[in-house]
Amino acid sequence: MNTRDRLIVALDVDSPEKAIHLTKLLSPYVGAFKVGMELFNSVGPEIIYTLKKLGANIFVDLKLHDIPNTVARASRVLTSHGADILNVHAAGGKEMMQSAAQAVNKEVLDKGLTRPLVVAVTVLTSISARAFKEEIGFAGEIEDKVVNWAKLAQAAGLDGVVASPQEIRAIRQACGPEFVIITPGIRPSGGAVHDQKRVTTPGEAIAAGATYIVVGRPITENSDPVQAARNIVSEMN
Ligand SMILES: O=C(O)c1cc(=O)[nH]c(=O)n1[C@@H]1O[C@H](COP(=O)(O)O)[C@@H](O)[C@H]1O
Repeated sequence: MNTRDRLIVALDVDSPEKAIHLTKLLSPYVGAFKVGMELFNSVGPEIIYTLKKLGANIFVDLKLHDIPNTVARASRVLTSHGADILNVHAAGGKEMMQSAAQAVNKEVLDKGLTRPLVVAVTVLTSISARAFKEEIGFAGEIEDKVVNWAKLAQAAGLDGVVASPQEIRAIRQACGPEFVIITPGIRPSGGAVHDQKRVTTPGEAIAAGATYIVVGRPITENSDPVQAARNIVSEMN
């Protein structure tokens, strides 16, 4: 895979115009675009069709987390809309993840679609070690929880996980070279961290074994998004 194909830009904007503008501008320099809660809920599923018509690969990031039947049905719908990647929460459990994977596989077979990657969100990159223990009340270390959830996702038939760059090495070791690791919480050297807590630079994430990195504000809020994206790709090398 080319280095630039490993860069996914988070389109955290509220209108089709802004999303289309960024997609046209950045398509030559990045591998895919992420449609998350803000854009999806502002525009609706048609934004997936609009951006795919521009030739973009789309990660539909709705972080599904519900009972197995509900998540399976939603996963089927997102597959039919043409998602290239979709995600569910590992905290929903093995049966929920299995149901999602089976529903996606069935939809792909029934409609002759390209199979999306189905990945599990582990511990959000915005959660600090303190919040993990004291607020949410988990025992143990974040890394152990992430690795356990990654193994559970793999056993459930998922393609990979979304995890912070700080856990990539441990996941790679536990789940092998083919397992997809998508990594937000990426900040160029010296960049503002915002609400992210477990971060590294693009170069560190790739060196640790990330398959894809996800970058939003450092690109989309930059006065020159193209230059920001190109700088990140060169930091990935
Ligand atoms: O699933 C995700 O994409 C995700 C998981 C996670 O743990 N942390 C995380 O930041 N994300 C998403 O990745 C993007 C990061 O955006 P920036 O912090 O602006 O680079 C946002 O769209 C988040 O919704």
